[in-house]
Amino acid sequence: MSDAPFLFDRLCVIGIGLIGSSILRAARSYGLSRTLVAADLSQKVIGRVEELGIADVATTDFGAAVTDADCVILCVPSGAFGVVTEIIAPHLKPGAVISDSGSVKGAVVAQMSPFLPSGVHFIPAHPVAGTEHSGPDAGFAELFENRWCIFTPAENIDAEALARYRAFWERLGSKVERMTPEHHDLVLAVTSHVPHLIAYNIVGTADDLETVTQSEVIKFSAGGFRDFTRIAASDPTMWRDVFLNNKKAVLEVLGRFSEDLAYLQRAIRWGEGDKLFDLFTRTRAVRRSIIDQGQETAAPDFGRPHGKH
Ligand SMILES: NC(=O)C1=CN([C@@H]2O[C@H](COP(=O)(O)OP(=O)(O)OC[C@H]3O[C@@H](n4cnc5c(N)ncnc54)[C@H](O)[C@@H]3O)[C@@H](O)[C@H]2O)C=CC1
Ligand SMILES: O=C(O)C(=O)Cc1ccc(O)cc1
Repeated sequence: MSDAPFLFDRLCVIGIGLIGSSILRAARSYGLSRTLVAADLSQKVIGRVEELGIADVATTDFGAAVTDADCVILCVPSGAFGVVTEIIAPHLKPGAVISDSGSVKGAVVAQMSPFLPSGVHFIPAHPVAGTEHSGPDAGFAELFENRWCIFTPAENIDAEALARYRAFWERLGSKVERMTPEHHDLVLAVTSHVPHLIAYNIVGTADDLETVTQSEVIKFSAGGFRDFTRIAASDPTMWRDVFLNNKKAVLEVLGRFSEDLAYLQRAIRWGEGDKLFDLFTRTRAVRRSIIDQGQETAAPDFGRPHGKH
């Protein structure tokens, strides 16, 4: 535990799955708050939180949970932020920081903003860190170490509240970057959302192929396909909500993806090996530059013309 003072005397996390339970574990390990409050819709989850001992208070009563909290972080599926915010809004402490962990920003900001009282500081955030596992047992304190956390607050956000919340994420081990919700949603559509859709699709296609039996899919699932099955094992509720709530950017990226796939399809059909070779050479360089930067994700340059084919 660190000797630094508490950043938020009372921290409340709502939705105690992979992300919520990791925040609680890290806040306790690094001594970021005096009192940790956990709230969830599910009594079963709250029972498990009590068994794990990762919060000082665990409850299904959201109003009581946020009362007197200096910081409230919602970690629920992307479709549930509006309903939760509507319930907690009358109980929020003036001056509190309110945030979220949603993988989508534009739609989550739109769901929450109408309910939030003017006296709180709303700092939407997305920790770009996770796994294919979910639930309170899946979390761990080190999840956010050396990962990005993207903040998307309004331009007129209170500077002191922003600095304090940035310090909170930095003490969790993250690097913080600020951008608009719209830019976040386009970047993440490319680097996370569409890749997950591709994984769900290829695993579904393999599962459907009548000439390949289930046992062969398992037996020969080496390398690339195995990596896809890990991603395609991610939580169905969470990912359904991501696609429904980042529709515009995902459809835009999918349009480009489909055109590029058709180009590769044509190159294979006509035996145009140079086209395949050129692309595979370029993508290998992308991987190398990610490794050279010591990162596992890289934001693409959207300002650059396509110029590939
Ligand atoms: N799983 C991942 O790798 C990452 C997830 N995120 C985002 O963080 C959020 C949480 O994701 P996970 O922790 O993975 O989910 P999870 O499925 O592990 O946990 C979600 C929790 O929210 C609770 N919940 C659902 N509806 C609720 C409601 N209306 N009110 C209160 N609690 C409710 C569930 O009972 C569950 O305990 C999502 O918005 C997700 O997009 C962000 C970064 C990474
Ligand atoms: O497990 C993986 O490969 C991930 O990509 C984790 C992840 C999932 C969702 C996010 O919003 C951020 C990170």
